[in-house]
Amino acid sequence: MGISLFASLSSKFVHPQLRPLVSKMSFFDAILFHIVHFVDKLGIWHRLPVFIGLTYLGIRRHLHDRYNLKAVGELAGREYNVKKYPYRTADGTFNDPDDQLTGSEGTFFGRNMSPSTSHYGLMDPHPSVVATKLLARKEFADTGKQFNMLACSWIQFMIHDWVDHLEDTQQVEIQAPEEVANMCPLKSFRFFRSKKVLTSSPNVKIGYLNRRTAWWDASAIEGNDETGMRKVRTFKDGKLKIAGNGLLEHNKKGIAISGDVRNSWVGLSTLQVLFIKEHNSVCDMLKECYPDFDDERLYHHARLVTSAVIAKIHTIDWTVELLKTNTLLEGMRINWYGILGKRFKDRFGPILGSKLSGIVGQKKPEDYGVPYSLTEEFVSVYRMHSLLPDKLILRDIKAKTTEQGSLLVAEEVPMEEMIGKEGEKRLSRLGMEQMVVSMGHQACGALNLYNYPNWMRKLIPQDVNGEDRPDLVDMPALESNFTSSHNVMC
Ligand code: HEM
Repeated sequence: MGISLFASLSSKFVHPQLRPLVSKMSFFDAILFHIVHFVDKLGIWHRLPVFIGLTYLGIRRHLHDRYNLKAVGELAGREYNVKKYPYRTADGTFNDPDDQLTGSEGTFFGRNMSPSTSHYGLMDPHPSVVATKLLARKEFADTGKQFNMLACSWIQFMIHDWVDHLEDTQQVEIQAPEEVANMCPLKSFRFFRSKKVLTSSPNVKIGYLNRRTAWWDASAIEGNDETGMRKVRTFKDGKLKIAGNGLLEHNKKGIAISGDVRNSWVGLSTLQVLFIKEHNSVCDMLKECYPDFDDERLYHHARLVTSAVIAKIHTIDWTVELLKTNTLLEGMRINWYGILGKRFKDRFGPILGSKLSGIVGQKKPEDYGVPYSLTEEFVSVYRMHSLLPDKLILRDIKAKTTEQGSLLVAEEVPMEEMIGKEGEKRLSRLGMEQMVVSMGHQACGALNLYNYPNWMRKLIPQDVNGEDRPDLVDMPALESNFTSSHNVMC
C-alpha cells in the first residue's frame, strides 16, 4: 500500500523521461532521488547552509555514480604492467591499469543518461528558430566582477584538452525557415556533423568518438597523439617549442604550433603560451635537481607536473569561481583533498580512499564499473560560447591606474579580429602582458539565454589543423542541432 502510494505520487512528480531510471533504483535510492529532486524543483541547493548543501551534493554524487555512468561501446584493451608506463603517453593510452585504451584518443564518448526518446523531431523546433528566438544576443549581459576573460579563455583551454567530436566526411545543410530567415545572418549553412559509429552496447546503439584524449593530460599544449606530440617538442631538455618573442611558434601558413589549435583565439593562445612556459620552467627546475635526467625523462616528468597544476587550478580555483558558493568551495576542496582536508593529505598522503583523502593520487581508479570517458551531456553543457563578448577591451598597461584601481582603455577590438590567423598576428603586436592584464580587467559574458554572440552566427570554423574552412556556420543553430541529433536530454 505504502509503496504503491509512493509510486503514484512519484509518477506525478517526476518527468516521464526520468521515470524508467527511477523505477530501476533500490527503494532507499528512490527516496534519496526524491529528496534531491524536491530540492532541485525549489531551486535552493546553493542557498542551503554549507553542511546541508554538502549532504545534498553527496547524495547527488552517490546517485550519479550508481545510475548516471553509462559505458558506450567496448574498449577491448588489456591489462598491462603499470610500472612500464609511469608517465602520460602521447595518445592517452596506458592510464587505466585495467585497460590500456581507456580515455585514449579515438575512444567513445560515454553518456550520463540513455539517449533521449523525445517525440520531437530533429528539426522541431528548428535549430535556426531556437538560435534566433532564444539564443542570439539582444544586449550583452556580463558576469560583473565574478568571472573575467581569463576565466572564459581558461575553459576553452580545458575543452581543448578534453573533447572534440570526430566528424563525418560528408557535409549536411541547415536552411533557416521563412519565419526567421530574414533575422539569420546565414539563410543556410553547411557543416560536418559528428560521425555516427555503431556500438556494441545494447542501450546506446550509436556512439561518437573523441579525437582528443579524455584525460587531464595537458594535451591542449602537448598534443593528442604521437604526431601532435612530435610537432610541439624541441627534443632538448624536455622542453616544448616557444618562439623568440615569447609567444607560440607559427608554421609557414601562419597557423600556431601547439597541442591543439583548432578554433583558437588570442585568449586561448595566451594560456597555451603561459603553460608551455610552465612546462619549460619545470624542466629547468628538474634538470637542476636531477642533472642525469635525459630529454625524455625531463619531458615526461614536466608533463605530469604541468597536467597536475592545470587540474588543480581547474578544480579548486576555476570551478569554485564559476559557481561561487561556500558549499561549492568546500565541495571542490573535498574532491581534491578529501573530507579530512589539506593538512591531513599533505601529512599522510591519499591513504584513506577518495572520500576521506580526495580523488587525486589514489592507486586505482574508482570508475564504478564503467571505464572513464567524458560524456555527451558533459560536452553539451560545456558549449559555453555565451561567455564570449562582442569585443575585447585592451588596456593601456603603460598608463597609471585610475582612482578605481583600473587601467585606461587603449582600444576596443571586435572579437572577429581576435580569432584565427588574424588574432595570432595581433597577439604578436600586443604581447603577453597586455593580453593577460586586459583579460583580467574585462568581465566575460553571462551564461544566459539571449546572450549568444552574434558574430558567431557567421563564423569561419576551422578543421583539426587550424585551417579555415570555406563554409561559414551559424554556431547557435549548429549547437541546437548538435544537442538534438546526439539525443541529449535537456
Ligand atoms: C573565439 C573563441 C571560440 C571559437 C571561435 C569557437 C568555435 C567553435 C567551433 C567552430 C566549434 C565546432 C562546432 C561543431 O562543429 O559542433 C566549437 C565547439 C565547441 N566549443 Fe568553441 N569556440 C570558441 C570558444 C569556446 C569557449 C570559450 C568555450 C567554453 C567552454 C567553447 C566550448 C566548445 C565546446 C564544448 C565545443 C564542442 C566540442 C565537441 O564537439 O566535442 N568554445 N567551438
